[in-house]
Amino acid sequence: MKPEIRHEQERVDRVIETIKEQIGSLENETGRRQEEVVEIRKNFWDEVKVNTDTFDDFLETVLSLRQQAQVLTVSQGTHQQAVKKLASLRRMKEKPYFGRINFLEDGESTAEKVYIGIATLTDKTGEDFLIYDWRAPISSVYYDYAPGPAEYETPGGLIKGKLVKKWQYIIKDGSIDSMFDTSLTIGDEILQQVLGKRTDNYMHSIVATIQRRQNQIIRHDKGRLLIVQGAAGSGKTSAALQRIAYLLYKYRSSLNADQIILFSPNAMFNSYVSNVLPELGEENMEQVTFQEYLNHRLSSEFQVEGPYEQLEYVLNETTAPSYTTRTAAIRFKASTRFFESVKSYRQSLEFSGMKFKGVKFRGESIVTPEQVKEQFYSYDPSIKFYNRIEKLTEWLNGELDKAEKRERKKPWVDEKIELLSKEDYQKVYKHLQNNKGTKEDLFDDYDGEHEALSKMIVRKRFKRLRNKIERLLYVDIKGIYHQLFADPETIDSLMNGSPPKEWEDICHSTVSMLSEGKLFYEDATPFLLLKELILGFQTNTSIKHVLIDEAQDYSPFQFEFLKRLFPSAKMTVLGDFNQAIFAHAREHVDFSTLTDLYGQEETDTIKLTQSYRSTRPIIEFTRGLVPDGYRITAFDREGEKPTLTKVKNHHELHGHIRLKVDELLKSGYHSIAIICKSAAESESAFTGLHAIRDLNKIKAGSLEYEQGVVVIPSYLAKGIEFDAVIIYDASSRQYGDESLRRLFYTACTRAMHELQLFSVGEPTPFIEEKEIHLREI
Ligand SMILES: Nc1ncnc2c1ncn2[C@@H]1O[C@H](COP(=O)(O)OP(=O)(O)OP(=O)(O)O)[C@@H](O)[C@H]1O
Repeated sequence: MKPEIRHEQERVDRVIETIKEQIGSLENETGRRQEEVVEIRKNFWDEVKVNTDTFDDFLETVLSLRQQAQVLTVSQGTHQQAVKKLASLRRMKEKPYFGRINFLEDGESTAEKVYIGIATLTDKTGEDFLIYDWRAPISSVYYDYAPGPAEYETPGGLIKGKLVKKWQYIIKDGSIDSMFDTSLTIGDEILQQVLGKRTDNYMHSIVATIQRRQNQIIRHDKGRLLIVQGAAGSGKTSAALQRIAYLLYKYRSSLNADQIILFSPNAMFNSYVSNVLPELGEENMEQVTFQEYLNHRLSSEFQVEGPYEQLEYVLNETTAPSYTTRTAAIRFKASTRFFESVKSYRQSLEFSGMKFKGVKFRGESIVTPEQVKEQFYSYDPSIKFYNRIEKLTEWLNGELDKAEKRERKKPWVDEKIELLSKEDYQKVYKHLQNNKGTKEDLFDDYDGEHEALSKMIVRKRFKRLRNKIERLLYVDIKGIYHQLFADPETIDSLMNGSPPKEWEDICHSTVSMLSEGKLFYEDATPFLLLKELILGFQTNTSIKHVLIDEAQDYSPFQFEFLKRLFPSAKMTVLGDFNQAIFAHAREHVDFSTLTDLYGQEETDTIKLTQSYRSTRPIIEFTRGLVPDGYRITAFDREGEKPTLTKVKNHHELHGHIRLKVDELLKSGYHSIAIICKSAAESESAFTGLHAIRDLNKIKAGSLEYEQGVVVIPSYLAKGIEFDAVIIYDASSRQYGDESLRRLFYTACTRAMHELQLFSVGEPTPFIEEKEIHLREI
């Protein structure tokens, strides 16, 4: 062993010793704390005197309860802290750090050696830093600079100096496997090693090898909106997750994981990324899909189509008579122009066009829809829209009061009173007693008793109506949305220019879906936005950061919506328009319209053009598939050129794919994806390839990211990666239409080490033959 390595190994040994000591004492502490918490829980009620005889006793009980709860919270908090620290230390025991810089601060005579790992470690005294957390201010020098002048930001101001040396370490089971002086080595050795590895089930943290641009995303901390536009495999998702870890560290006293939300493409993706934050010693953030949110808000009113159902239609029903209308509708309903039209429509409702439901009781009308409407438009138009709705609700409640009084005198109430059982009677009596706060006899004469009972009975029956009115269900939102399409000419006054030429047919199909109680996916967000523009927005102010991955799939409606839903949050939007696979997003090339969301001042954009996922030959091939692909640079990792195998029929295709899978498994690849265009193609591929052992089929509802050999529709593979990818049928029959270019690109860019394409007959025209190895069977 070289003396230099020996010297470093001795340091690693010492640090591991310290870690072990700290683990030992923390284990004791957590054990003690655990017992303490259990003890407090067990004796919780012994410490609380429950007495509610008098008001003072009651107050005392509440106070002692609160005090006891506080003791428990503090104890639990300390315990959780210790458990978290312990978990980090255990993780660091085998691999305490991954980097070191020697930083000479201006004005100092010796350089400080700063070792960097996943968490801070100090010696016993707490004064000597043995390891710095990768998120500490000084650690940014490691990611941002090569040896030479360097600086970093601290809460106290900018620190300038010189990065004298920078080292990378690979430590395994406590031994230094290799170490590199980055001023001497060319290229990034460790990144080479990391990227060359085979995948396992989950995505991993990249803290040891974060690149400068990615570091800018991770530590970005100004403005309301950060837009990240990055090529496939450039580390957008990775940067997003390390950014969350960074925010949780920087704002640890004021920010919790449950105040951060990540919008992701599907549930399987959630499982794929679920390990990154725990690996870094942090809790996972909240994760949702936009569809889950839509379902949560709309499923009680409609049967809402999902995004993948919509996509399946677009991919498979190309010969359906309604195809052109539907695809035009999908594009238009997600456009900024339609968004503006919906906003104008809402404004026009200030003066006319609102629709309401009438209120009926026992089949008789209390107010008719026309009366409600007349009342609404009788308010001064200068009163704000929401306030008019509030006034209307008050008015309706007043009408209900009057109706209640009338009902009390009706024969059905007498009948109810006569049929009251003894128990019901007692219940009513008790209730009245509680309300009056008296113990004296309430029913001392017949009239009094009858009046009280009828009041109670009618009120109870009106409760449901009042509840509906409070929830503004009397505003006929479905009717208002329907009205926008009922007459195809309505839109003309609401927008600049004219609607798509298919507009009349779009109107017909929208109306017929609505009448069946169904909502196309493309209608779901416009409907919800209109609803909120009329009734007021539901907001969630506790969320402080919203991150949107695969953001190219979101429409301007969805962004506007998320902005309003999370008014206190900063937003990070990450996407790649070359992977815009939904029909509505195919025309966009960048996020420029997003700047309007919070304004130029509050918006920053970072672009990532270096791709890390795939080998150089794969990237050279995939970047040729998209128009601006020349901007994408490959990371220097060698591998085989992608292969295109042309076969004559499906029988041959299945035979060749089976052989290829065997070969790939023998080469040691763990995850192999046979990517199909759609779920429909996946079904038939799965049947045709049943001879492959343990073959898994991934469907839209799949929750787990499966290892092994999988058959998967292209759109579900988005965001995920595999050791080897087989494109099931890259023929011109499957990928002949220009609109499928981005889908094809997305599928091919999932490959890390090997990409194999098969084609039944002529291959897709997207392929440029010079970048691929061609085999004709
Ligand atoms: N700095 C890095 N160090 C190590 N690995 C990295 C780095 N950046 C990216 N990677 C790896 O590259 C792969 C692609 O990263 P990621 O999935 O974050 O990219 P992406 O931009 O979200 O891709 P896509 O848009 O195609 O889904 C992952 O395996 C990730 O671990």
